[in-house]
Amino acid sequence: MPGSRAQAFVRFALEQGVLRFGEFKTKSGRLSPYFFNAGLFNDGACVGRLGQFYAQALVDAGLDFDMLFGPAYKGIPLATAASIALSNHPARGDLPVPFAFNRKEAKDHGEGGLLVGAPLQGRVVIVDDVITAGTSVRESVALIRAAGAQPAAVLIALDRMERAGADDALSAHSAVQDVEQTYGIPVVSIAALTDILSLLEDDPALAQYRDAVSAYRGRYGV
Ligand SMILES: O=P(O)(O)OC[C@H]1O[C@H](OP(=O)(O)OP(=O)(O)O)[C@H](O)[C@@H]1O
Ligand SMILES: O=C(O)c1cc(=O)[nH]c(=O)[nH]1
Repeated sequence: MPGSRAQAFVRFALEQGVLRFGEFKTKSGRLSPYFFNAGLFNDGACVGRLGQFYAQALVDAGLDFDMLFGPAYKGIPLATAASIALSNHPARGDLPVPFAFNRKEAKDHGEGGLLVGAPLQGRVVIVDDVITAGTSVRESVALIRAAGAQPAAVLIALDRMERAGADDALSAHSAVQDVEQTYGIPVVSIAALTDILSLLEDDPALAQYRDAVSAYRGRYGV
């Protein structure tokens, strides 16, 4: 993603209250001085704009794919927004952009099961908000493969650039690099932790958070 677009995205996330500074616990149990809560992209206009950022990042990456998959819960509206924006993107012509998502708990009535939306088939792009330790992506890859489809790429809003693993046994690489190596698929991100650090450098009102975010990167990041 070109630097200026990544910067515009980080600023957009800040304005929506999606990007926040303070103290937050991540899914992997770390105490993070910042958090990206994509659930606060919560009205039609900003979800529309978010979808355009995702679509442009995927188009710029020049990847071939057949459909999108959004992991529950927050990946569901993200994949939906990206699908709508890709359908309207001039570079995609009239190509359809089917999407699917999972339930966290299997439904045992009606249509039943874990998967909702288009049948998982062909080359599937996983659409999510962030990668921290990579757990959500690993679960999505397993679901896609179990359905007989192939994971083709991961598309995220923010690469937190963190290494997975226990504090005393951190991976040598970031979780994004581990995903790319393990599955042989690219991870495309709209922005990364380095773009947040640039924002903290550039905006005097945010300078107070710079040291904590830099220290967190020093401890867990690449
Ligand atoms: O790389 P990881 O360590 O897996 O962390 C990132 C994942 O954690 C969050 O999802 P979460 O499972 O908390 O659920 P939600 O989408 O229901 O909020 C986030 O939306 C990512 O999917
Ligand atoms: O690691 C996480 O759980 C996590 C980090 C983050 O910035 N945003 C989010 O939704 N989850």
